[in-house]
Amino acid sequence: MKHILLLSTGGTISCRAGADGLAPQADGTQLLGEVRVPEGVRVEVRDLMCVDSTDVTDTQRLAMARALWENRKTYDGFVLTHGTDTMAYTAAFLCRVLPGFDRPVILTGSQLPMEEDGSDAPENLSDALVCAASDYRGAAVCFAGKLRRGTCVTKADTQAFDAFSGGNTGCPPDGVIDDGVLTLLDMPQPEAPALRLPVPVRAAVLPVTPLLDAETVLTCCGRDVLLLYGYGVGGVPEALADAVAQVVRSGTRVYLGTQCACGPADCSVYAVGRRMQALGVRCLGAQTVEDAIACIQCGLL
Ligand SMILES: NC(=O)C[C@H](N)C(=O)O
Repeated sequence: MKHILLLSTGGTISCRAGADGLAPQADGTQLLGEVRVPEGVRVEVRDLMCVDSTDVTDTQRLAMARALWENRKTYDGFVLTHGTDTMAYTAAFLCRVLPGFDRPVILTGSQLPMEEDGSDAPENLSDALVCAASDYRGAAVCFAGKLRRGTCVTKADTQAFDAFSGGNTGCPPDGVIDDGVLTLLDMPQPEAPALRLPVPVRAAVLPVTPLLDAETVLTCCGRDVLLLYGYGVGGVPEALADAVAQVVRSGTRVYLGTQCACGPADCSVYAVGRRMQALGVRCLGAQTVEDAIACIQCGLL
C-alpha cells in the first residue's frame, strides 16, 4: 500500500465561477472526491492555501518545501495541486530547495476547473496520483499525460490542455502516463536529500526590446543579480553596452538568456553577444527562466 499526501494550494483546478471571475475555492478533499484513486494507494489530504498561483508568495513556496521536507519519511509520495501559471516556478524552486528528495513530488492542476464539464482536471489529478505512487524522485509537473522534471518545464500555452513544454531545448518528459499506466523514461540521479534554504536576494529581470533604455538598465546597479533576456541567441544592443558595463562594475552578477521560445542562448556566436561576455556577463544557455530564478533564489547563480 502506497501512502500519499495530497497538498492543496488552489489554482484553476479548485476554481468556481463568481461575480469577480474564477477564484479558487475547492479544498483538497473535494478535489480528491472527483477522481478514482488508483488501487493500492491511500491518500491523506492537507490544505496549505487556496489561492490563484499568481498570488503564491516566496514564503508560501517555502511553506510547501517545508511541508514536504517535514513529511518526507511519513509518506511514499506527494501530490501538490497548484495553479498552472506559476507551477513551473514552484516546481523549479522545489527541485533547488530540496536537492536529492527521494520521493516523488508531483505538481498538477488543470486548465479548466474540476467542476466544469470536459475538464482536464480529473485525468491530471489521477495521473498525478499514479506518478506519486511510483519510484520517481523529486519535483516534477504531471500534466496532459506527461511527467516533466521541475528544472526543465515551462508553461507554454495559456489555453491548451497540453500546457507545458520542456523549455527552450524541448527537454523530453521523464515519463508518460497512458490510461493510468506510467512509463518512466528518466529521473534525477540519487544524491543526499537536503533542505537548502533560499537566500535573500535583490534581483531584476529585464527583457531586451527596442523600448529598453540605458536609464532603466542603470537602475539595476547595486542589485545582486540582473537577468537580461536578449535577442536571439543573446544579442544586446550597443546602445546598452555602457550601462551593462556599469551594472557589472557595481558588483551585480549579470546573466543573459534568450527571449525566443525555442533554442538555447549562446552568447559566443555573434559579436553582439561576445561583447556582453567580454563585460563579464554570463550566458544562461538552455536553462529555463523558472530554473534560473530558482537558482538565483538559492544562491546557486
Ligand atoms: N490554469 C490555472 O491554474 C491558471 C490560474 N490562473 C492559476 O495559475 O492559478
